Amino acid sequence: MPELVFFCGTMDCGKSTLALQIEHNRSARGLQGMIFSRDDRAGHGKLSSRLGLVTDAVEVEDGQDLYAYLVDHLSQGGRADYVIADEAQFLAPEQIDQLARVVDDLGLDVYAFGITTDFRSKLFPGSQRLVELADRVEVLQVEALCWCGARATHNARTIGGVMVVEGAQVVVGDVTRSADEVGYEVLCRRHHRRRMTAATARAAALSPDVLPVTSA
Ligand SMILES: Nc1ncnc2c1ncn2[C@@H]1O[C@H](COP(=O)(O)OP(=O)(O)O)[C@@H](O)[C@H]1O
Ligand SMILES: Cc1cn([C@H]2C[C@H](O)[C@@H](COP(=O)(O)O)O2)c(=O)[nH]c1=O
Repeated sequence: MPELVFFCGTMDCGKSTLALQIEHNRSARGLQGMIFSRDDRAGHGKLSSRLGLVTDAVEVEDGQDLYAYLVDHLSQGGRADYVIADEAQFLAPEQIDQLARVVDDLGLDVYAFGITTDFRSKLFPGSQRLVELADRVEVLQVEALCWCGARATHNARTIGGVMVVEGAQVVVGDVTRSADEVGYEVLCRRHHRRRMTAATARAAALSPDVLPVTSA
């Protein structure tokens, strides 16, 4: 039975790498995928991983009907044996419904990849719809780690290393920190709640205001 599968996790946990591996293994067996992406850091019409691999993708636009796009493609003699949708958190809920229809009416497997929650730990609308509709939700097994060593479960947005909680839901960016730019950092829930990033934890540890704790 064809399936809609949602592979999810924090930023930087290997989702795009897995998407590229699924694509590679299927194309090595002569299958052809339809690859969708939206707002990938590598640019328009790309699906890229931090491991350096990148492939071309169809850039999903606002209001685009993904089911109709596939029907057009197939009826014009194009081929699609399965579908990959990366950065699926950026898709509109209606586009997720269209992907579910691709599974049910066109009989194609659809593999969607994305982060579930934003920097305020709220569900992205596209991810919410995926959780509602997917046949399977798979949490990636390669765990990203918080600076404290615990499993990272949340995405923080930072400016100059300091966590911010105001701003637009969508701001394309990366986990590599640079001085004043908007960046991201993955944290465990405890440190996300306390808004404690690697930089602020380091600053607190060095602060003369923080008295060393002596054990009894
Ligand atoms: N230099 C490296 N050597 C080995 N693995 C790396 C390296 N750089 C990144 N990675 C792996 O790539 C993962 C990020 O992959 P990526 O597919 O870009 O993540 P996502 O799409 O989930 O944001 C990291 O969690 C890490 O496991
Ligand atoms: C938390 C959060 C993230 N984003 C953006 C930042 C990146 O461009 C992507 C996630 O990509 P990745 O391959 O999973 O690292 O999402 C955002 O726009 N808003 C947020 O709250």
